[in-house]
Amino acid sequence: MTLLRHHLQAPAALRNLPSQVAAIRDAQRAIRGCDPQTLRAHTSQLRTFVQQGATVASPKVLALGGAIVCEAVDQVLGKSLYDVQLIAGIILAHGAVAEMQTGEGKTLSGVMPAVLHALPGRGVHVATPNSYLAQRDFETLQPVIEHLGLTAGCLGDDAEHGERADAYQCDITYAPGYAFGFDYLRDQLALRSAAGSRLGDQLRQRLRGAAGETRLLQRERRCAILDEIDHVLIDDAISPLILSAAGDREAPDAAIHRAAKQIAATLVPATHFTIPEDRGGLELRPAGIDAIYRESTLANDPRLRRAWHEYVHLAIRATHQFQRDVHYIVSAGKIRIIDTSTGRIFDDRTWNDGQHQAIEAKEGLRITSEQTALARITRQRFFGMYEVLCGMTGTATGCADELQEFYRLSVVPVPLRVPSRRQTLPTIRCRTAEEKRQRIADEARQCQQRLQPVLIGTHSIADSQQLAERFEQQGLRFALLNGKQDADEAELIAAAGRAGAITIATNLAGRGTDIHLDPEAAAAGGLHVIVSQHHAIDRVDRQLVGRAARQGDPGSVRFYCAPDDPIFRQAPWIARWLERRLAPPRDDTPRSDSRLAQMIAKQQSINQRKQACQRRELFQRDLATQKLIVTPRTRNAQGIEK
Ligand SMILES: Nc1ncnc2c1ncn2[C@@H]1O[C@H](COP(=O)(O)OP(=O)(O)OP(=O)(O)O)[C@@H](O)[C@H]1O
Repeated sequence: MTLLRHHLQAPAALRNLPSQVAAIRDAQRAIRGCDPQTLRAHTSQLRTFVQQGATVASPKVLALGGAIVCEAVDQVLGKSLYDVQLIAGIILAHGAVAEMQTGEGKTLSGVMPAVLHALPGRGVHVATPNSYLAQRDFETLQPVIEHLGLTAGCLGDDAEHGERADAYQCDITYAPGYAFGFDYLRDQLALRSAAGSRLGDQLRQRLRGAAGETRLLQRERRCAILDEIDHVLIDDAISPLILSAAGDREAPDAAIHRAAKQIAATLVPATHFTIPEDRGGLELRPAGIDAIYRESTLANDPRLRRAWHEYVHLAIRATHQFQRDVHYIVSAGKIRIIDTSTGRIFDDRTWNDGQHQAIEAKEGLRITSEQTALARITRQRFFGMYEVLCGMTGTATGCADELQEFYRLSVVPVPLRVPSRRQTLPTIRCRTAEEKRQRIADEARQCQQRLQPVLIGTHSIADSQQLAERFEQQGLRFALLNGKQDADEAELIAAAGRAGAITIATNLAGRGTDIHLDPEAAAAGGLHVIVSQHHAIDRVDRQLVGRAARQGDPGSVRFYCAPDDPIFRQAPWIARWLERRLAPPRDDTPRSDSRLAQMIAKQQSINQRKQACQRRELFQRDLATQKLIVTPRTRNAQGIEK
């Protein structure tokens, strides 16, 4: 496996973090209150020094670089960076991963390493899990970066080629992680078509040049700073990035998808096909194949793009393995994919190999033609190309080995600034999802009555809607945040910390969401987080829990569980164990959750390992082929196309 990245992390350098913080504080004292011109002169001086060969994490650069950033943050935002934020910044400057607990201030911690890594003048890419966070961080930090005489840009989802290229010319560019990967693929395609054209070298030269409309988007991959690094490099890395040609016409094989849907509806699970608990792996049985060919005259239809029974296979998967409002939503006559780990909607992405069309047929929508994959790369290979890779997360535990194995990244924990005041209340076990909804409504009402804000995290949009219906029936005042609502996400989040607020949310309100408490809400106990069901991966649960009791605030959390929770589908023994304990005569005395918690943690770690294996396989296949441009179309197991 060949990764181009240099490995800056030097364990020795990371051992004396407090003295490096002290050096920054000393240097800041010497420049405190200086005017912006002086700050900019220091930036230029450091830039020259680094361009002459000093490393970004050398003591002198780190001390003065850290000091000018602290001073700029102070002058522009009126905030003084905490020691723990400087520690995180130093870890990133050394090219490692800082594990900083949720709410400890990662956004501001990221500005110092971004400025330091920008000094060589070769660009820094700051990757966030989604465009909302990229825009938010860019807006917060751009004034600080400009105060230091550097430039910052942000790649909006709808930005045109020229705007994107301009953003890449900045010293620091903010974007969701996938955007950097897709732009890299776009550049590779542009280079490939230039190479194939008569103009050859001349055109390629132009693409590489700074001027002209057809210029390349990216300069080079010098440094990537990944906020929520486990999300960008682990959770998202389960599928490759696939750049596709748009295909919005009606599919030539639309009628075949519709016929396949009708046949699929006549087939019986277990007799005609097998369905495993996890997605994928659905298989037709011999009786199923017989029935498919017996019932139809389509086997030799000239419009077929694949064997006739494969269409029926896609239709069965569409019915049994893709749930509306869990895996996708239907809006404006289109299927839009939901990212199940963040609850966000992936715009402009489609499932590949006919699956998207089978789902369109299932929903009775217009069936679009399949998109043609043009180029693809795994995130593992893409981010492995950066010379310097570093990042932050509150949830590195559970994936530190994978970060080391794939990216050779060390994880360094950052201590808490102030001890956490988060109270974990005993888990409430319910017999059914229905009972759970009622008990959650009761608890939310009690919180509202005592003016404590409450955030209820749900697994899917469908769950959030069912809960919302129950709350409505009971006359509770609440807000719903699930990616389907019209109200602005930022506004809903701003309101979620007000006294007596109830917010029902999918994982949208997980990573990066900063809920501010008003004084009355803080006095009532701070934000109370209800985790309505455990997620398959425990890092997602920990991110939701991390919305409460941030920065020393008060706050509490409670988990709910029931035997019919999705996580127990792969672990029916835990559901049975729970059922036995819930059987009458029922005893509702709150008790230690340790046995249940252990079983759930074990299942979550099994899930994590399974996904790690899938990622490893994907990466190895990608490294083996080393192919970027797809000609002709290639297939992949679960890729989502963009
Ligand atoms: N030095 C500081 N001085 C004052 N307030 C700060 C400082 N650093 C961070 N904050 C505030 O702390 C809150 C949490 O910061 P932030 O959202 O960056 O945390 P986080 O670690 O990224 O959280 P998460 O892990 O949930 O993404 C924000 O409201 C931010 O403005």
